[in-house]
This record gives sequence, structure tokens and C-alpha cells, in this order.
Amino acid sequence: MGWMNAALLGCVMCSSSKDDDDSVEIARPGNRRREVAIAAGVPELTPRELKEATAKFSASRLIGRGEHAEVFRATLRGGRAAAAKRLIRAPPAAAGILREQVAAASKLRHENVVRLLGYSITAGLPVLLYELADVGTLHDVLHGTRPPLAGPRGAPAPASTSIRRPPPATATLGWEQRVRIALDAAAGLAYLHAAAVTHRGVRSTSVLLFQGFRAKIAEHDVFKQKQQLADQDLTQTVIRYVPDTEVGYYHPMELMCSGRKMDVFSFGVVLLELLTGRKPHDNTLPGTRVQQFLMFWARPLLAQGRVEECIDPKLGDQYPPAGALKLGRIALQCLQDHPASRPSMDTVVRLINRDVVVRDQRGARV
Ligand SMILES: Nc1ncnc2c1ncn2[C@@H]1O[C@H](COP(=O)(O)OP(=O)(O)OP(=O)(O)O)[C@@H](O)[C@H]1O
Repeated sequence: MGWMNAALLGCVMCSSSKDDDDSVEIARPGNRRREVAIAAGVPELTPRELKEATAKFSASRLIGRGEHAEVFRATLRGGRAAAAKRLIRAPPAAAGILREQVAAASKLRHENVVRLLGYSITAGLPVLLYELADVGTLHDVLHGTRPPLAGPRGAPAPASTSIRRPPPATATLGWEQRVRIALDAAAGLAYLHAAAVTHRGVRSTSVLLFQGFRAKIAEHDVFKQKQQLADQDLTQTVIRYVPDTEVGYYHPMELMCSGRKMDVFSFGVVLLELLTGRKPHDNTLPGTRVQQFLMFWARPLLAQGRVEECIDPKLGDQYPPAGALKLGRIALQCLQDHPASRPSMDTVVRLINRDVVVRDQRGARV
């Protein structure tokens, strides 16, 4: 039902592509004019190219599974590694929505936003190919790989759904790396906001890590956005469904609204994760149910300047207390209850750069 609503609410409809036709067609209501919409060099892979690139989505290539997608390691022609995201819960009108997403994503270019490298619509389930994050997600690195999610139709996930990569390098994520990740992710989000894109899925799983722990924001797929928007439009007063993987990332009041300040709030939670090494919600922790929420536990401590009580114990004493407190205070600003009191992502970038980035004696970034 949700997808149907999403599809109905979406203003783009499409006619199905033909296997023998590589060009892209978008038919808008009342305008069936053919137009090549995929710009900026994001190619559509033919079914054959997709098979070759993913070794027919062989299980040995599976690197992760989310609520909506399975992600496989792929190799593009020319040898470039990619992550092929196969959308397992695509609605019937998927092709139109996907083209919409590709057209939008192809315009986004920033060093801290994961790049779309290709897509495929015609070979079964829709697939988007992105830059491959060789280190994994920030969630993997901070908390260990996430547990396997349920299979596409509620079936238990096979054991192979956990990510196939070396064990997480938690111990090696030092203070400077955390600051760099925070700054990169903030810059990626600030860019998206400047491009009038609201992410709506900012979490440590959507911060992807590359060599040297450089971070990029993963795109948040438009299917989910449409689902969320549809839910909001249709239920003025009902709090929307939040999957387990997202619990703790949203301010309770915001489950009924959207906007960039919602991203800022979620980013504040990611900052807390970097600072404390804790998950946004962890019901294995002692304390009250409220204290099991990272933000409720950390906010009062940081507000009182007690950063040493919430810093990730894995850092030992290898962090600058003043810088850590400043990062904590930036997180607090992002986590303000009232959206209007939260800073813009541009301001967050400026504050991290000015107050937290570790510099050498000549003022260069360490
Ligand atoms: N570009 C990438 N490079 C490497 N791994 C990736 C990439 N994109 C996704 N992954 C892996 O695949 C997993 C599932 O992807 P993703 O989270 O995007 O799926 P989703 O269903 O859209 O999202 P979710 O369930 O989080 O709402 C991620 O947690 C990550 O481990």
C-alpha cells in the first residue's frame, strides 16, 4: 500500500524500457515527449554488462543488506570497483522513480558525496552502481558490522548477509580520524543541502569510509523518501514507522515532519557516536530505557562539560579534552529540540573546522 501511495504521489510516470533500447525515456503526464534525461555521464548498463559486472549477483559478492537493498561488489568495464545496490523492495513504478533518482543524482558532484557510476533498469530488479567504500560504513567501524536483517519477504536473512570484509578496525579509529570523518560527512551534507536535497536518512550506516578514512555521504534512495513523504501526507497525526536500524536518530517530534534541520539533528547523533563509540540506541546497556538512548544519556553530560565521562573508552587518553568538548557542544547545537535553533550544516562545517580540527604549529590540518 505504501509503495502504491508513493508511486501515485510521485509525479513521474514512465513507459517501460525495451531491452533493445539503451536510451532513457521519461514520459510525464500529459507529455509523452521522449528525452534523454540521464546527463553527466551516468551510463545505463545493459543486462549483459550488469551480469558481467556482478558475476550474476553471486553470493560471494554480497557486501551488505539493508532494509530496501542488497549490495554487491561489482567491477565495471575498465576495472573500476563499484557497489551494485539491487533494490529488493521496488514498487511496480520503480523504473520511473529510479530514472528520477538517477537524473537528480547525476547532477551531484562533491568529494564527500558518494558518486553514482551507473544504473540498470531493464534486467529484473533495479540496480544503482556507486563508488565502492572499501573501508565500510562508519557504523561497521565504530560498532562492528550490523546484524543481518530479515530477508526480503520477512524470511530470516542467510548468514552471508553480514558484510564480507576484514573485522572492523575500531581500535585504529583515532581522534584525528574521527574529526576528519565528522568534517567530511558534514561537508557532504552541507553540499546536499545547498543543492536543495534533504537526505532524510543520516546515520552512521550512511557515512561511507574510503582509504585514509575519508568519508562520503551515501545517497538516500528516493524510494524511501517517497514512502516517508507519502506517510506524512496521509497521516497528519500518526507517528510514522521507524525501522529498528533508525531508532534513536530522530527527534521524537520530527517523526511527523521533514526538512534539512531533521538531517542536522541526525548528524548530531552521528557526532555523538563518533565521540562516545556508542550506538544511538542500545537496549543491552544498563540504566533506564531513556538512558539507553545515546542522546538522552550524553546531552546532560556534555551540557555540564563532563566530556571525559562520555568519551569512547577506546580512545584512552589519546584525545584533546578541549577539542572533544567543543565537538560535543557542536553536537548539542545540532540536537536542539527546536529545529530553528539548530545550526545549518554550513555552520556545522565552519565550527568543526574552526574549533575542533587538529592543526600543527603552522596551522596546517594534521
Ligand atoms: N557504496 C557502498 N560501498 C560499500 N558498501 C556499501 C555501499 N553502499 C552500501 N553498502 C553496504 O550495504 C549495506 C546496505 O546498504 P544500504 O544501507 O544503502 O541499504 P538500504 O536498504 O538502502 O538502507 P537501510 O536498510 O539502511 O535503510 C550498508 O550498510 C553497507 O554495509
